[in-house]
Amino acid sequence: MEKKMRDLEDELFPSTPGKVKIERAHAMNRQFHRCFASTSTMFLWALFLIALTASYLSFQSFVDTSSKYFTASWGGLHWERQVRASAIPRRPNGFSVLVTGAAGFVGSHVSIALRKRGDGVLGLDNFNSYYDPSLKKARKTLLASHGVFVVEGDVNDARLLAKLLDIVPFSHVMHLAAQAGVRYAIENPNSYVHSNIAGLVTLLEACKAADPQPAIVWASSSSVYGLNEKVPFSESDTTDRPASLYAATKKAGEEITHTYNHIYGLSITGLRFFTVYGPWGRPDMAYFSFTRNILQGKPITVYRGKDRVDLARDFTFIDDIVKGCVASLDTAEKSTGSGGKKRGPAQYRIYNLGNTSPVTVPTLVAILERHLKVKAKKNIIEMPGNGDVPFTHANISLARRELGYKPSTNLEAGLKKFVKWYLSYYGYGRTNAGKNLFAFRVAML
Ligand SMILES: O=C(O)[C@H]1O[C@H](OP(=O)(O)OP(=O)(O)OC[C@H]2O[C@@H](n3ccc(=O)[nH]c3=O)[C@H](O)[C@@H]2O)[C@H](O)[C@@H](O)[C@@H]1O
Repeated sequence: MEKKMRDLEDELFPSTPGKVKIERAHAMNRQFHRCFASTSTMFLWALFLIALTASYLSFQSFVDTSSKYFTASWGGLHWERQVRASAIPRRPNGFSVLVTGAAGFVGSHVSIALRKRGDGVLGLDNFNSYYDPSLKKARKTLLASHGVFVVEGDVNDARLLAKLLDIVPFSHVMHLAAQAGVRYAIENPNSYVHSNIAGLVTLLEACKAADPQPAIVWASSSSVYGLNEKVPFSESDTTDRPASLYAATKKAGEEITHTYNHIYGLSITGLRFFTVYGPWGRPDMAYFSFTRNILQGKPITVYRGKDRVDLARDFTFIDDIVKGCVASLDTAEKSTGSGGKKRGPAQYRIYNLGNTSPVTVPTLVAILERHLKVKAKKNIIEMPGNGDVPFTHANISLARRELGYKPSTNLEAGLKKFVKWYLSYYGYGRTNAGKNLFAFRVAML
């Protein structure tokens, strides 16, 4: 028995030092034996590594799950104090505004503008990784320096929303949290449904149940005009031909908000933004990614429409958009319901916020080249069928009449401000990057 065991052991661990038997002298046999030995050792090591990896992964998933369920990133007395302090207005009759998507591009600008004039502002943002979250964190730091606290949370979190609306009697909600970007909808369609539809409904449910009900101003999009060919685009035009899922979710948002206005008396203002750009902007947008690539000497892809027609956008500078947002809050009437019951008809509005002077994409590139003093390496290709529309052009008469909206920054001036911010934010001209840029400019001109 003992011998059998030893033989078995020899077979399983034949290459273990001191285990090779002298009596097995036959060369062929030894070779076969060695070969078998290394294979089975490798097999055992592989088994060991698989077991180790499996236990690491299950430990990780345990950590993830438990952190999701056991460590809420919000709550507690200190947190509630921060929420209240941030939301308190500092001017007579000032607003108390919940800004969703506050660490986003438009959200951070609007929050600071409101704060500067003495309104109370509380931010909410989920800091997702659609684009570099460190930019969102930097905006959060900027907001904190202005006294705006940003709660880390998702608009799909009904408990969090109920808690916030319970702690603070918000007069307004500026709803800017969304899954943005037209072409990304091809890659990740569900993120649009999650944020722009489910998240919107969760927010409206919380607002309808609140007492007082806040007035809501929210970001729709110029993309709802889709394949509309009548220019310029007016609010009364039909918007039933969206070209992307993104556009479809924004259009759905307009219908959904109408329902909540109709049933619960929520005051609603939808703003159709036209390709907003500027300092602290979104890295996924063309003007931003073009700037990055041009500075790094990488090529940019410029889409062109059918029959070699240039694409055009009604690019709108962030400061003009902020004025439109603030004017919308200022002119919003109160919601009429309370605690989920409508008490009378409530205001429902939709406005275009554009610049009303479309510029082609090649012109955008030429302006950037001038401001950066670097020539772009352009790949010009036909626009892929990925949700893009050939042009946008806003009719802004309604916003001008009812909000006093009057955009005052053209693309040339707006991009100059953007480039100045970009160079300073990314450290060009300060460090080695600046030297590289200088070398680049010399090389390219
Ligand atoms: O106005 C709007 O409603 C929308 O504006 C932008 O969407 P878009 O106008 O497509 O803005 P960009 O992604 O910056 O594209 C601007 C133009 O550059 C073109 N482009 C984009 C990317 C690229 O690599 N090359 C290129 O030529 C696009 O086709 C488009 O004509 C925003 O990304 C949307 O979130 C927003 O809702």
